[in-house]
Amino acid sequence: MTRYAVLHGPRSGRRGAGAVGAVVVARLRAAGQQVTEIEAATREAAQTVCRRAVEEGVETLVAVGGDGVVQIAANALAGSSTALGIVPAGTGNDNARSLDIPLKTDAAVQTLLTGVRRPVDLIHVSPYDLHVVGSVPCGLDALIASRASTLPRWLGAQSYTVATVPEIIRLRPMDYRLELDGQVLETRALVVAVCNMPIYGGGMRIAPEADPGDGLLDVIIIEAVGAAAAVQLLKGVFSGRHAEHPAVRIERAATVSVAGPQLTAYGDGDPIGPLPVDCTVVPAALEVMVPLR
Ligand SMILES: Nc1ncnc2c1ncn2[C@@H]1O[C@H](COP(=O)(O)OP(=O)(O)OP(=O)(O)O)[C@@H](O)[C@H]1O
Repeated sequence: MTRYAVLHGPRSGRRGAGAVGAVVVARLRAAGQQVTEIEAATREAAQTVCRRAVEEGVETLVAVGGDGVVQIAANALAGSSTALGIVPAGTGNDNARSLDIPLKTDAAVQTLLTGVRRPVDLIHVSPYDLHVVGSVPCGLDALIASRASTLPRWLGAQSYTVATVPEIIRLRPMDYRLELDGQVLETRALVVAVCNMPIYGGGMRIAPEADPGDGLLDVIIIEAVGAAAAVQLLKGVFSGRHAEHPAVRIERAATVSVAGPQLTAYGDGDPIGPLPVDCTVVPAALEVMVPLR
């Protein structure tokens, strides 16, 4: 028997993840597991109840929701022996996609019961003292994440693609000063994304070669291009073929500083805070339950 704590996101997906959370709790109990349901009305309260569950020694903390709920759970258990379980019930669910965790509830619960623990890195973001699981968009992609959050929920994962269109029309390259393991890189770019996971934006394979367990961050830089090339890049980003375009540069580093534009960096689909940010990989910061392959 395994001890689980199950957290659901009250604002995840179209209707909140409460109903999916109840199914997860019922299935785990039916399988003979010991389950505590944890609930919270705010992000901060969710963080506190998750920390308490970890201190009390739950073996798996299950995040039922989208990438925001996954981030809350990951921050609470990083560095502990508690594993992270993910049952996707959000909009993008990009961390689950990146880790090959099934999007269907039954299969995701099965992964909790019969999967294996996979060591996964996190991105520590200063000065905000936050751990991000997936990626930190710092350019056009951050503007798209911001716009997507204002669109109707029924759009689901499509909201990121829909939000891209007006941002491509208003295309504004920005001047960046990056530092990759101390090496300065100055560039005029549309997109700067610091990635632990390959996928963001509701299924966009932005960093096709990113390995969440390699102890390094992939930095995707899309240099200034016109609207026609931007549309081509958008078409290729779902398969990862955009990476072959000459305007796309991919670097790898353990520490990445991003400065320049006056915009808010995002992380796991939520705003973090204004640039500049310092991103540092935390190797094998947690273990995630993934399907046995
Ligand atoms: N207990 C909670 N109380 C209040 N807000 C929460 C709580 N848990 C999560 N949130 C916030 O609710 C928002 C939506 O949650 P979440 O990110 O899980 O769903 P989503 O946005 O639909 O999915 P995705 O991030 O995968 O696109 C996020 O900003 C998240 O930080």
